[in-house]
Amino acid sequence: MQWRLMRVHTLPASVAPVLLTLVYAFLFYPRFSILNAVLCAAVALSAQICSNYANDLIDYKKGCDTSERKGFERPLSNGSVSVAEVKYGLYFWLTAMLLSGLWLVFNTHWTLLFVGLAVALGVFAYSGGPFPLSSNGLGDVAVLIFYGLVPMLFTFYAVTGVLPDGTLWKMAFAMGFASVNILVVNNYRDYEEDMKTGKRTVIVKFGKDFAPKLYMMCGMLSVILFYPLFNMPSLLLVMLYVTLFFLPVYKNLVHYEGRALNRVLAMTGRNVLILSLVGIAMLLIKYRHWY
Ligand SMILES: CC(C)=CCC/C(C)=C/CC/C(C)=C/CC/C(C)=C/CC/C(C)=C/CC/C(C)=C/CC/C(C)=C/CC/C(C)=C/COP(=O)(O)OP(=O)(O)O
Repeated sequence: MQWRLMRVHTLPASVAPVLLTLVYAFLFYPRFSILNAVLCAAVALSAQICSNYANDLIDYKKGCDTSERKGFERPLSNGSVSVAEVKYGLYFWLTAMLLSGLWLVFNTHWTLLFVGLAVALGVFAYSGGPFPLSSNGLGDVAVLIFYGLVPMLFTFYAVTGVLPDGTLWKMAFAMGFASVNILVVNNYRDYEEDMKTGKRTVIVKFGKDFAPKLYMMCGMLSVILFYPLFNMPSLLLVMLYVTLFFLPVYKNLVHYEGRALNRVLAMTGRNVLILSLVGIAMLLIKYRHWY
């Protein structure tokens, strides 16, 4: 049951950006801390699991996961786990996040404590608190920041000890935009339910037709922003990714409705991981050209 609470199919969103950053730092920078690399991966995974648990708990308390829900089953709302079980899991993963995060701060620089505070706040502020980001059209910005910029820029600093360069900034935006699309599908699927419950997502604000346009825009940005790595063989890889993975999922988004969109959501999550693997392949190609 804990597996379903962890929402394993969404975890590539935090693993993929960290993995890509580690390969970049390892190949192109002289200093690489293996311990800090492991700690960054642990913070990313535990923080995402915490935010998934917190989302289950807060949405259950607010009553926004109604019987009309089209998304994946929520174990708490359908009665297959108790509040105590979810709280137990949340405390476990919060402890894991805080311990690995504090160890990382101890190994690097005390100012990263502020990043840790922002991550801890983000875990709860997405669904709860006085100004839930998800209900105020800021969920997409939160995803861009916490699944693109934060894990990539700070993982890089933690493992190399130097500030991120321009290529890493671009890749961080690219991975962030790829993950935003997971939320775009989520909010496209939930459009009617969100309208009823007053959840003002970007798709509710701009209309249902905006979702496929936003999906296409984020998808294109997520590949174009890898441009510092482009050369002939890597461009071929990018074209393969777009034609074999991105466009078929986009077509499904346009044609499917309701619960069928859960498959599109899972495939968008899978694409985040595939894009990071394409990024890694492009890094290896560039590395071979350099040395
Ligand atoms: C004392 C103290 C605070 C210490 C902190 C220690 C600490 C953690 C230090 C960290 C230090 C550093 C520098 C770490 C390195 C950087 C790393 C690796 C950071 C990890 C970043 C990361 C991957 C965060 C993920 C979790 C967070 C904060 C997410 C932001 C919120 C967000 C966008 C959540 C979306 C998730 C959900 C549930 C979406 C779907 O919900 P909903 O819309 O309701 O849909 P549905 O209907 O399906 O339920």
